[in-house]
Amino acid sequence: AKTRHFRWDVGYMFWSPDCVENVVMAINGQFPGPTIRARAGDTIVVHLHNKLHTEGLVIHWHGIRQLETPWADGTASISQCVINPEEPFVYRFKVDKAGTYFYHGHYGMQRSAGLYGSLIVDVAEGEKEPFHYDGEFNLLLSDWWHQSVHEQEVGLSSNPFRWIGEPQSVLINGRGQYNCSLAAHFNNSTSKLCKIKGDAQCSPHALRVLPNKTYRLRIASTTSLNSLNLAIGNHKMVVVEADGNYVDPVAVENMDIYSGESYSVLITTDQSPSMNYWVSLSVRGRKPNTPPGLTILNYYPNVPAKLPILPPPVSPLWNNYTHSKSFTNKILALESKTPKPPTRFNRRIYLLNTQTKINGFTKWSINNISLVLPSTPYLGSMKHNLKGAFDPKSPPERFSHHYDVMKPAANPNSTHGSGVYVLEFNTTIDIILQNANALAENVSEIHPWHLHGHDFWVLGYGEGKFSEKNDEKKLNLKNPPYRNTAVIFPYGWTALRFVTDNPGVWAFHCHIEPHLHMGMGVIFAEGVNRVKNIPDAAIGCGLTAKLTKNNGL
Ligand SMILES: O=C1O[C@H]([C@@H](O)CO)C(O)=C1O
Repeated sequence: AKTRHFRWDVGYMFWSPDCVENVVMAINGQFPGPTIRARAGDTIVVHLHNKLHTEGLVIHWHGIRQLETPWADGTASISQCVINPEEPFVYRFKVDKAGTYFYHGHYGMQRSAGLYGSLIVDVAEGEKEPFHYDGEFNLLLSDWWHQSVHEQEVGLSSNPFRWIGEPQSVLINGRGQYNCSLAAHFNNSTSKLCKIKGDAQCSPHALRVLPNKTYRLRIASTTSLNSLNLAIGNHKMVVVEADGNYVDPVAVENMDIYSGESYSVLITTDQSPSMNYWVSLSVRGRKPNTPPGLTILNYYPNVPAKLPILPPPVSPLWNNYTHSKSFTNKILALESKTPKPPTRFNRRIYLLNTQTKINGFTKWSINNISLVLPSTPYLGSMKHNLKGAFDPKSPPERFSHHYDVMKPAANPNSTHGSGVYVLEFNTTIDIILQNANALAENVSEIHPWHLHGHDFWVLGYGEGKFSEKNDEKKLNLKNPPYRNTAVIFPYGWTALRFVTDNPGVWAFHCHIEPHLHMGMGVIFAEGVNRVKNIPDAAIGCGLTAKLTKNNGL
């Protein structure tokens, strides 16, 4: 195993992700940030330098469990103090498991500002993947707004509430086309055909392939808001990996991907090599106001600029949830390569997801509490038993049996909270995520929930309110997918199980950036007394500053 060092300067720069100039967060002048590539068992060391001048910074390594390094999880106010302007900080952690991951900002809405990149972990030297491929491509998916993230944040925390709306573009590897379409000649829309120079910042990167080969596409979604559907003209995709775990191979015409998820799919280039084909990315789950993102599957020896003669693949209707559920239910563990869930749980926590109001401000709440993060990060304050750093009261374990999840709340008012679910070390925890109606009638939205520090087994999805009597027996304990992100469908529930074997304080939250910003998350803590040697740089703020060698100075 190797130790791999990276030196990163993070700062703002002008960039045109979708052919319109904006300000983006860049790493070493790159957007998206540089791809980290390593082998399972390696240690990654990122020497970070904050050049934002007026803003703090942290980076979260999404999908990496941070075994024995909970302070390197990169969550502001949870695992560490924010890194101040001009301040250096070193992230050092092990990538223990092969898979497709990514990294992103986890302070305010910095992910939406473009602070993200890919993290690819190959199998350890001498080991083999349980499938074959001749080459691979990496597709990091995101959505993009022309309004600055600062304006978005102000709108979300204003009364009256100003919603961010749908994105202007979806991006593939940081590239999209706002004012034109690569496929304008196929639709009867008013968009004009793109005339983009090959070296333009918004020029799509074609996937250049040889005929009759198998390629692995590594696909990760770091969208702020949108659920996506990816399809490749004339080519089926065989899903083989989800969130860094192998899945039972399944062939699909198109695939859904929610924010926070990653997949690997295999494609075989067995179509006519005289043509190129579309790779098309469209919005699902919310009424789209964003044209599909496009790039080209470019068969050698055609030039990449040769546009496909067929129209882009038609994606399922945005609100065809039957299609979404059918895809999601097809993703099952590759049993020979996946740990089995314990057959019983020690504690089951029900989490009701509601859109709420606090003094007229619009929020999201879990069991009627909207998360606000404390100024002293939990990891340090819990490790050192400091009083007054956060709400000492444990948040509720369940919600009222009488709550009608099909209707807007009778009383939509909730409260702010910073309490922690303290989980006993080495026990099995079940989480029942319960969706409900939002503030407006007949609206219930998709929320992809992401857990830090763990993978969980997704035991099942269901409709309406979870019932112990009827739904318990339907849970899949045989081959549930092992993941770090799982969606709740409108008016439905999702059942998760995990084992508290990783000492630390871990966020569990909706991966939709504005929703987290509006309070849609909870905090879990386990075995914090076992955490050793938290670096001073991670606790040099708030109530823990005085515990550091130089008193936080
Ligand atoms: O949090 C949200 O707020 C809006 C809407 O509910 C109110 O404008 C929306 O679509 C969200 O996902």
